[in-house]
Amino acid sequence: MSDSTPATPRPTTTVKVALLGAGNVGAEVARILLDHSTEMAARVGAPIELAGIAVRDLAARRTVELPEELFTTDAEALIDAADVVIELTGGIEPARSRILRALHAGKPVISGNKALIARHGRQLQDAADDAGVPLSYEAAVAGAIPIVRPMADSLAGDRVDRVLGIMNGTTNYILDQMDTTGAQFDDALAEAQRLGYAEADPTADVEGHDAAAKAAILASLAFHSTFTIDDVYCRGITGVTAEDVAAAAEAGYVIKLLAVCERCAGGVNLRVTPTMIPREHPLAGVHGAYNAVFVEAANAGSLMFYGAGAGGAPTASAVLGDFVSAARRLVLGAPAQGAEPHAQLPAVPMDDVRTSFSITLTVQDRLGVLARIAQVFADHGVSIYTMQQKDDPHGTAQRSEIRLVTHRGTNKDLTATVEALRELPFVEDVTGVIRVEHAD
Ligand SMILES: NC(=O)c1ccc[n+]([C@@H]2O[C@H](COP(=O)([O-])OP(=O)(O)OC[C@H]3O[C@@H](n4cnc5c(N)ncnc54)[C@H](O)[C@@H]3O)[C@@H](O)[C@H]2O)c1
Ligand SMILES: N[C@@H](CCO)C(=O)O
Ligand code: NA
Repeated sequence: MSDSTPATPRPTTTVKVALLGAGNVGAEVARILLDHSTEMAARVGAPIELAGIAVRDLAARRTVELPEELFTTDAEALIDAADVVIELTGGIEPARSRILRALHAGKPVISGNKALIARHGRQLQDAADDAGVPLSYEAAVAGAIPIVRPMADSLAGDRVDRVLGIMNGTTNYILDQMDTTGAQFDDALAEAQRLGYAEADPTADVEGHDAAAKAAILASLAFHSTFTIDDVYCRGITGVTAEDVAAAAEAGYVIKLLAVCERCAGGVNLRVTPTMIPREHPLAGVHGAYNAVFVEAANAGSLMFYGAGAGGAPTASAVLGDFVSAARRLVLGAPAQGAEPHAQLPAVPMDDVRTSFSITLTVQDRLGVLARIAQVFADHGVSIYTMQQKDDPHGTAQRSEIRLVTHRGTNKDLTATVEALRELPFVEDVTGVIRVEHAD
């Protein structure tokens, strides 16, 4: 951080900050607050003081060296002594109770806890509104990328129709390594953990729950409604094989864990699934642990937000942006009020939503096979978009591999088609059933 000499802060009382958590993100927040307190104070308009850091284990090894006297295990006492609370511990409890304690006492709260906001965001926002203080969570969605505030403020005068996002750094890192270096899943995951991208329990990353939480948070803001993680249809990447990645590459696609939130008949569908996207789509060029959010709005058109979606320092940047904004408001005595979720659109279940599938079949190569397969698709009202046939690379001359991409069909019809294909006597295997985003 570099600044010209800051103006003298206003002679206001010191803003005391309670930091909960000193892990990957919390430690970086503490470091920046301590190293750049003068610039921060100038931006806030008052002196600031890191009053303490609440942790679970005082003896735990830290990634950043921090003054020992700041550490405490008494989070509640620290909250009570502070003016602003930054929660970076994660999980539902005790994070929720502590945030409520701060809000009920009229203290602004900044949190990066997507798991909590995606489940109890409404309750916490109501508590913040009752107290007239901000609850800010830019870090909770796509790390450093400014997307929560742009969605809540900059796009508040537009109508958002669709949000497509690569919103989990760990899984994007894994899939990108599999795509570009042929890495194995486990090795790529271990590296993502070492780099501090993964959640404490990486199941949340690889099973898609982390991206689903972010989708629920963003969709609530985008569609002025209240969605929770339970409204998101969610499939992770543990079933994606090296063969799937290679087959997608051969067909001109890349597999991403894509979050899609889109208006459809009757409401909004929210889903997180491994998805094939054409190599030329802007989201296909999002590599490593980077995140990107592609927004389609009625008047703004297409917008893309890109940057570091995970990691200590990048996420700390988002936390501190929220902190400066909340602390400034506190110093100015300006009350805060979240926007009402006035539209309250319902979540549309996956069965009724129209998407496309890629399907790979290993079949016995005999007369009439293709006609029977095509009939199964027709029987279920699913139209075929592209089809490729080649000799089974691992098999004999009597076996073929058929790869099909469908036009859009309801999820109910697509899944029923796959089940019916599995039942055909000459179909030996059905693999690589992956959703596809393409323009049809
Ligand atoms: N790591 C990232 O890239 C990233 C990005 C965006 C958001 N987040 C979110 O930020 C939060 C923190 O993530 P992290 O990666 O720093 O986690 P972490 O596991 O590295 O650190 C968690 C910290 O919280 C403390 N803690 C946990 N439970 C506690 C309790 N009950 N009382 C007091 N302290 C407790 C731990 O001692 C540790 O210092 C999470 O909500 C996470 O989802 C992380
Ligand atoms: N575990 C998350 C951290 C950012 O939320 C990720 O991999 O994207
Ligand atoms: Na963000």
